[in-house]
Amino acid sequence: MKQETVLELRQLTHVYVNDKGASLAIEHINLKVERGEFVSLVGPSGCGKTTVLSLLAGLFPPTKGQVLLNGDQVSGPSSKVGYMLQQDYLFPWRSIKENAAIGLEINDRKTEKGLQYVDELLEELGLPDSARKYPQELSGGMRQRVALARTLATEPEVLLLDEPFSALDLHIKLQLEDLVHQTLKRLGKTAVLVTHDLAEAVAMSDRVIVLGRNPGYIRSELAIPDEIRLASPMTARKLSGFQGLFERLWTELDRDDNEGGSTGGRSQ
Ligand SMILES: Nc1ncnc2c1ncn2[C@@H]1O[C@H](COP(=O)(O)OP(=O)(O)OP(=O)(O)O)[C@@H](O)[C@H]1O
Repeated sequence: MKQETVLELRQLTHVYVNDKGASLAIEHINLKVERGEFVSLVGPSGCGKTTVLSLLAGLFPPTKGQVLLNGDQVSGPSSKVGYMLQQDYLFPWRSIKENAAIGLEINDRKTEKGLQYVDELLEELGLPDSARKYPQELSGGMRQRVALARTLATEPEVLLLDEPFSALDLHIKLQLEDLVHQTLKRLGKTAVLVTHDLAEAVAMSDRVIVLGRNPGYIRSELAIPDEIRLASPMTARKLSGFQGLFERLWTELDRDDNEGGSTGGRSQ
């Protein structure tokens, strides 16, 4: 298949400045993400994962370097990029369908066709009977599915996923990983996931990027073999090569731990 770069980070460097002074968060990060690719960012706490994601989302400009989306410099938030977070941020006074359609409203695209797509997404994500319910009537896993429907409703090309499963019970988390993976692959979306969970990174990704810190940089990357990356996350976890990949990532991060940090938890 022909590769086509969707996202590109060029020499990305960011310095946070506040009343306590300036701190260099990330430095000289270069990365290309191809169309349809699922890439995870892992690394110890404070290595700059969220900073990279925020720059990809255009939430603020980098101090140096560039973020390119389809070759164009990102200069602010765009409807081509969707963001899904650990918290679902659903509005309690809006029905599930109204919550899922909020991005369409904001982008002035609340058309009949748009609302029909919301219905289709809710159906696909297993929520057809919840459209008229309110967020407080739903479980945490269901609420995250609504958040995914809301993110997908505006048809972004790229999804940025900032630990979207980390607040869920293990059982629900595994189910949701499968559902998100299957949905994004079917729609051909490009995704960048930030996670502390190395098993999740291996199970969901085509490629895992390992960041080091002080300041954040790309230390290494791990291409996930076809056998595992083409399987659903739940199946991937049961394949024989899975444990070896997990151990490789763990060893990489443990090296950093021994240099004085924390990976934020080994989970499998
Ligand atoms: N708004 C801010 N002002 C100043 N420094 C910040 C700010 N946000 C992040 N930092 C610093 O930038 C560095 C990278 O932070 P970032 O949150 O991107 O890391 P992370 O890898 O996402 O961490 P975690 O895994 O703990 O969520 C850290 O040293 C952090 O303290």
